[in-house]
Amino acid sequence: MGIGVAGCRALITGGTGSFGCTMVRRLLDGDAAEVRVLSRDEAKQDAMRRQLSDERVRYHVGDVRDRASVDRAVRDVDFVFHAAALKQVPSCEFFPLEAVRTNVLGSANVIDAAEAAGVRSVVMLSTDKAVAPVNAMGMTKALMEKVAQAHARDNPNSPTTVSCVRYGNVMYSRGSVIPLFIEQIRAGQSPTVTDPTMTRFLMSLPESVALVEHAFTHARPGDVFIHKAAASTVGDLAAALCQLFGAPEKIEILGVRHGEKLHETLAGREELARAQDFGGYLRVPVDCRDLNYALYFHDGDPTGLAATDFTSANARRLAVPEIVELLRALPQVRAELAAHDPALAS
Ligand SMILES: O=c1ccn([C@@H]2O[C@H](COP(=O)(O)OP(=O)(O)O[C@H]3O[C@H](CO)[C@H](O)[C@H](O)[C@H]3O)[C@@H](O)[C@H]2O)c(=O)[nH]1
Repeated sequence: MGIGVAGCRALITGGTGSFGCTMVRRLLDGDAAEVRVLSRDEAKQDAMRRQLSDERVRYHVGDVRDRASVDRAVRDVDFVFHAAALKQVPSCEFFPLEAVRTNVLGSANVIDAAEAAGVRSVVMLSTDKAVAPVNAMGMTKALMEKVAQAHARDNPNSPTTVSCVRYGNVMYSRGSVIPLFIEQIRAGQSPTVTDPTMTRFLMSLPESVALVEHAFTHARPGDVFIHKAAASTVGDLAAALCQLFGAPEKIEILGVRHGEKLHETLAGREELARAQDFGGYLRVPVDCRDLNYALYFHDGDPTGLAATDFTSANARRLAVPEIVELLRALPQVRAELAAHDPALAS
């Protein structure tokens, strides 16, 4: 890592997930003294313990909903990466209160526990689905961002910097569409596409970790960092996977699922008007005005609005050959290709 984690203690909530595992490895490579994983599933922790076999990693069974378990895990920690969340769109639609408990109240627990323990920096993982949300997962992540921003506004002298990162779909993450399409193609079935014109921002797991590291290095309290990702249609994604696995380019149309948007938005126009451009990333600072709007009336708001939102419909569109190359670069896809047909993997 480009930042000083050597000798530090870090906590990763939801540390056994795709992001968590990658982040744990990065911290260990950066010579962190201790990396704590807080998660609910002891079986996943046990698998990770055996796989990593590194005594600097400490496993805490607990739940962000339970403040006491967060307090125990955060004691004497320097940095927190908050990845624990309910993030499946359809299941959050059916159990919205569960999403509130984990994504909103659990996140507030993480911030409060970090503040009480004197943690230096907390980076919270958000999603494009939090912008103008239409589903419970996105709504609760939007509220998580608001809780982080309120902490910054209400605690200007806090030693704890709380920031958020917002990104789109991480390719080949657990339970996502890419492993599903591969499983279908390898079984000789056609990929089940909801709507071939639907678009999603795509990024790799290392890119998501790089964004978190950027936030960790550059964050001011309440900042939201956004990855300026490229996007693809789901139809092109299915076509790229069919090409890669040498399968006929035939799809089955499912129709849109509960709570899905046709296109995602990574930054709204109001945010874009205030955002700072860091090349690959945008920083949206917190609006630090308080409720005394009359105080600001005479000065006016100099920023105005941007002309349009940054969406997966107007972002750079990946062409099928580019998607093929991005997929081929993923270690999990290469492993699937090798298992399917070694000739295709070379
Ligand atoms: O059988 C399927 C399943 C999905 N899709 C489409 O593929 C795209 C991606 O779907 P994912 O389920 O991979 O991801 P979502 O955009 O629904 O994203 C959410 O669900 C993911 C897991 O399903 C992750 O949790 C992710 O963080 C969360 O934002 C969507 O346009 C979806 O409509 C299909 O075409 N066919």
